Formats: sequence, C-alpha cells, structure tokens
Amino acid sequence: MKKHIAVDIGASSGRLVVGTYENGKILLKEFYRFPNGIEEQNGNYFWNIEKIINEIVNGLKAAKKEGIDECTLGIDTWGVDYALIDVDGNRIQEIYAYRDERTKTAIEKIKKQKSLKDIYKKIGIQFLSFNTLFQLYAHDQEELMKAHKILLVPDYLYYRLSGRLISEKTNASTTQLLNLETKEYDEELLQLIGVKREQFETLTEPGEFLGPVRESIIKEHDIPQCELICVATHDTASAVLGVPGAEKHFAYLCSGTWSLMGVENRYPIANEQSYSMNYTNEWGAYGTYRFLKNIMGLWLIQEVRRQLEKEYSFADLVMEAKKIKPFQFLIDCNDECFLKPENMVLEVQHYCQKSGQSVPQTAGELARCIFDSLALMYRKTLKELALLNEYPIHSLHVVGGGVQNEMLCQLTADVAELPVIAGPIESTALGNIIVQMISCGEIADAAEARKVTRESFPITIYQPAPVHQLERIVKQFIQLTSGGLER
Ligand SMILES: Nc1ncnc2c1ncn2[C@@H]1O[C@H](COP(=O)(O)OP(=O)(O)OP(=O)(O)O)[C@@H](O)[C@H]1O
Ligand SMILES: C[C@H](O)[C@H](O)[C@@H](O)C(=O)CO
Ligand SMILES: [Mg+2]
Repeated sequence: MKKHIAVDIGASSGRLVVGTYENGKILLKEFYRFPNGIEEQNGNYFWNIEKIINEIVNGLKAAKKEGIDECTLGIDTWGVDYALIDVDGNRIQEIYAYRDERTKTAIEKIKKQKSLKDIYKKIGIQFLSFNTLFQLYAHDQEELMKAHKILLVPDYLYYRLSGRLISEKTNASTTQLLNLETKEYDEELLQLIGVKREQFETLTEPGEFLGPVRESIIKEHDIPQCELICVATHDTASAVLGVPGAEKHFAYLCSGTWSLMGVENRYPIANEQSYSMNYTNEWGAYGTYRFLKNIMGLWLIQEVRRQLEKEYSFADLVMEAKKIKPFQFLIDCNDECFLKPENMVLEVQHYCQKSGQSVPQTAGELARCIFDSLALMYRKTLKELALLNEYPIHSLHVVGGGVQNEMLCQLTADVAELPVIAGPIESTALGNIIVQMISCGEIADAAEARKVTRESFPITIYQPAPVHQLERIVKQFIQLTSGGLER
C-alpha cells in the first residue's frame, strides 16, 4: 500500500505526517515535529529556512527509521513569503517574515499609484500589509532585479529538494498578483513593483508529479525514495481540503496561528461589499476559491504565552481562563497593533485601558480576553459570510490546533449561536495527503476525500448554550471593531 508523507510547516510548528489509504479509510501518523518561528536580525524579521530544510531532512531520516523506504511527498507552508534565487539557483537573500515592518507603509504608497478598489476588482484578494505585492514593492529594487526567480516558500523547498521550479497556484494567489480573469500574474501590477513575468515560474496545478528528490540528498542522508507531488502548497488551501464538510455550503475556521474563516466556492466574489469588508478569494485546489478572512487568531495567545516566559502550557491558559468571569475585557483582534507588538501583554492591556475597559492583569484574564474576543469576531465574520455569499450558514467546522481548545470551541458555539463541528486537528497535513492520494488514483476527487475523512476521523460537536446578555456584549464588541455587519 502506498505511503504518502505530508510536510506541513506552520508559523509556530512544522510536522511530518505519513498517510495511507486502507479499506476505505485514511490513516495518519505524525512521526516528526519541530518548532518554527521568526527570528530577528538587525531589526528585521526572517525565517530560518536552512533550519527548516534541515528539519525536513531529519524528519525524512526518521521516516526511513520507521521503515518507510519509498513514498510520495508534498510540502505546504504559510503564504506570501518568498526566496530570491540567482541563475545558478543560489538563494540571494534571507527570507523576510511577513510580520517584518518593512511593508508598514506599502499600501499607502501603492494607493497613490493605483486605486485599491481597482486592484481588488481584478485580483479579489484581501488587503493585508504583508501580501507579496507589498513585500516586493518594499524590496530593495537592485536585489530584486538580480533575482532569476522569485519562489514562494513551499516552491523554494520543493526546488531545494528536487531542482524543480514551480509556482503553485493556491499559494501564488496569496501574492495578490494573480488576475481573476486571465488566471495569470497581472502584468500591470508586475510593472508597478518592477518585476518581470519570467521571474515567476509557470503556474502549477496541485496534483502534478514533480519527480524524485535530488540523488545528492538521498546519497548524503539515509532517507526514503520520495516522488514529489505538487500539493495545495498554501497551508490553508490544504487545511480546507481536510475539512469534512458534507453540506453544500459549509463554513470553516482553520484555527492555528491565524484564524482563517471562510467558505469554499466555485466562483470568486469581488464586489463593493466584499471589498469594503476586506474578504479574499484565495485560490483553492481543483478550481475552487477560498472566500475567507484572516483573523489574528491564536497568535495572540502564543505571544502572551511567550511573554509569560512559557510558564503556562496552552492547556494551562485555557484552565486559567475558565476561572474568569466572561466578557469583562474585549479587543478588536484584527487591530494592526496586534500584528507584531514588542510585548503582547502590554499591547492587550493598553488596548483595554484606552477603550475605557477594566485592564486584564493575570494570565487567566489575558487568556479570557483573547478567547472572548476571538469568539465574538468569529460570530461577526459568520454573519458577514452569510450576507456576502447570500446563503445561510447553519454550522461551523473548526480544524487545526485550535480544535484542542475545547473552551474556545464551546464559546464559539455559544456566541455564534450555532453548532461547532470540531476536527480533525491535523487537517492541513490531511489535505496535503489527500491531493497525493487523488494523484495516485486511490481517491477519485475532493468530494470522495471528504466522505472518506468523515469515516476516518472523529469529530466533536459543540451545541450552543445561551449567553447571558449576549446582545449587549455583541453591541459593545461591534462598537470596538468600528462597525461592520451585525444583524
Ligand atoms: N492542548 C492545547 N490546548 C489548547 N490550545 C492548544 C493546545 N495545543 C495547541 N493549541 C493551540 O493550537 C495552536 C497551534 O495550532 P496549529 O498547530 O494549527 O498551528 P501551526 O500549524 O503551527 O501554525 P499555522 O497556523 O501557521 O499553520 C496553538 O497556538 C494553541 O493556541
Ligand atoms: C500571511 C498569510 O495570510 C498566512 O500565511 C495565512 O494565509 C496562513 O497561511 C495561515 O496559516
Ligand atoms: Mg498549520
């Protein structure tokens, strides 16, 4: 039976997971995990890509030790960030992390040259200050001109492992450079940022076979014979494929460092309303669109935990939050001030103080503030999704590490007043492996894969319970988040 390895690298951790398809079920086993995170150098933030590559090789060595001699392999990571390589394939700079401040003013500068609404109408991607469009605009032009190729992170990892140059579509859409109509890189925007089309590789469909891992790597390290498959290399695109949605229109929350909340459509929605509410049409696998919004997510609690010297585990922080009276402290989770503050504890406290609220002091109060605010933001986003898609949303699938935060899952059900269907945790790795299984002919398509997922992995359903004075709390939250929809 075929073995498929998913290399899933998120902003806070990476993992290697092996998947097999047996008797109508998908079996997954995580066999290697490593911490990930951004590193500061001279006031800028970067990814340690050589460490990530070493960890991938270490993971493959572990796979060989587990008795995996041959397999297919797919790679997915976070979006927007890129490597520049010269004509000899050498990386010519460190890989900036999207939380670096260099793009802080890029949107303001670009809007003087091109209307943001016009960009949105043809590209349909949400405006995030760190999208690749803005990163390249802010990049040193001399260095950019020296680049033979611009490779998003997972494309670069495939290149390092195999020598194959790709520009995988789902992740390429996070650049905010792909034109919805031409289905190609938008020439006008490329000119605006001083990049030539040939600096990007030909757009690549998820599912394509890419060939073997370089012989030199296999000779140097005792790793399995791997056939690389181009998966949905944007981790969120893979995560969505792993959502066990049975309904025609299912809403999902990919709950990790970011909270990505959206729906899967067969068509883009890029109109006045979706522009004003800043929703995105990231490309999904198999011709779909991920109509979603980025919510600051569990980054908030990750940074509070880091500030508290990791004295508390995530489970401890949930336990502490449970002891605190709810809805005393609320923040607009999507406020730019939370994107990369020096000290998240002080940032949350300052926000509460300047908005005239009590100030959370203890770990429990800070965690409570974050979880309450995230649940209310999820409610707001679900209402907006139903309005913009013109169809009702009756439940919410939660996948990713946030599934382990049972308190937040229940709180989300209560505050959003709908059932939350939680699981699988490793939906990203699952979606990565699903594309490999479809390419190998073990599963027919995404619809069959979701059916198999429902039969293979347990879910937990959180039914909504009444929240005392919910209307008043929602009104207070909507005022904080400067309006937006609430019916
Ligand atoms: N035992 C736990 N209890 C509560 N929350 C948990 C627990 N374990 C993990 N989490 C939550 O899951 C989050 C990590 O989720 P996940 O592993 O999906 O992120 P990732 O894949 O590393 O990052 P990305 O979102 O970039 O893909 C943690 O930040 C934490 O908030
Ligand atoms: C920066 C991107 O919006 C981010 O990577 C998000 O798309 C993601 O991939 C979260 O895991
Ligand atoms: Mg992840």
